[in-house]
Amino acid sequence: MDYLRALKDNLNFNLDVFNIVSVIDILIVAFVLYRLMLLIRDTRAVQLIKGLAVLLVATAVSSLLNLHTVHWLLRYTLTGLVVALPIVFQPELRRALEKLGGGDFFSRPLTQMAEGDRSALINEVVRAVQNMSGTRTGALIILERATGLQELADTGIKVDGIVSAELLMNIFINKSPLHDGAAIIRGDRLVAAACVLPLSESRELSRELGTRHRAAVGVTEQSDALAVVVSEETGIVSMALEGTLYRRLNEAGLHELLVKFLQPTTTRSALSSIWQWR
Ligand SMILES: Nc1ncnc2c1ncn2[C@@H]1O[C@H](COP(=O)(O)OP(=O)(O)OP(=O)(O)O)[C@@H](O)[C@H]1O
Repeated sequence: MDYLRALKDNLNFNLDVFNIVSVIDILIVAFVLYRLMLLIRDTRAVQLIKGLAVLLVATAVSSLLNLHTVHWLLRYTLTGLVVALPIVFQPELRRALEKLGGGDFFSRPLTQMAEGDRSALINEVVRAVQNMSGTRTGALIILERATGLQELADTGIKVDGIVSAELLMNIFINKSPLHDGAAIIRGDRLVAAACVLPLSESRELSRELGTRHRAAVGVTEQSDALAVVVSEETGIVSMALEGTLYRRLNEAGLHELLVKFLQPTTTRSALSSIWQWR
């Protein structure tokens, strides 16, 4: 009974001090947690967090069941892991702090850009792709959505320029030192070029498709990004999304797909993008 009374007093106290500052406080924490989740999504930190969650649950269960030795072992394992974390994840932590300092932390993804800016960007991408298709210039352009692709951008050469059809064509032109690999677009900026992407191992992809197309599908299997490919061999334009390759797109088709999939994220899809960790 004493316990229940103490709990009730505590609740009353907490409700008394709940005011507009508490709401702001909670919103700030929610925003920071959301951005942190986006930062670590699709990085190896996700696996570790899942592992930690399992250990935490196991520790709580062992305590409830009075399994003293198991509980002792799990507690010390957790303590050891917490000490090891900053060492193992030193590169990720450094990158996260750099992002925070560089203002990238607050940058707007493509799907949240103003309608006019997004439409201008889509037009530039479509114009470049059409041109490269005509000249059979191989290209691989990745458009970042909610999933952060910084780890992939770090495999290439930093560009950080405003996207234009001319910039894209210049990058993929055959003799350019940046033409090999993928260009990554975040918001209205071309973040990096010559990036190395994970290759898809899907057996459903036609055998005639080589590594450029497999890389396009690969990145969309592991993130929510869009990948646009121009085949060097045939000039055929394709777009990959969620592991599916849409082939033989004409100008209108590509434009339509980009407009459709770069729509501002609804609350529901934004939420699912937080929780659908793969
Ligand atoms: N892992 C990767 N990440 C990014 N780009 C890659 C990757 N692997 C290959 N590429 C790009 O693909 C090019 C090779 O394309 P390849 O001919 O094997 O593919 P393809 O799908 O048949 O394309 P194409 O129809 O243009 O020939 C490389 O020169 C490089 O630019």
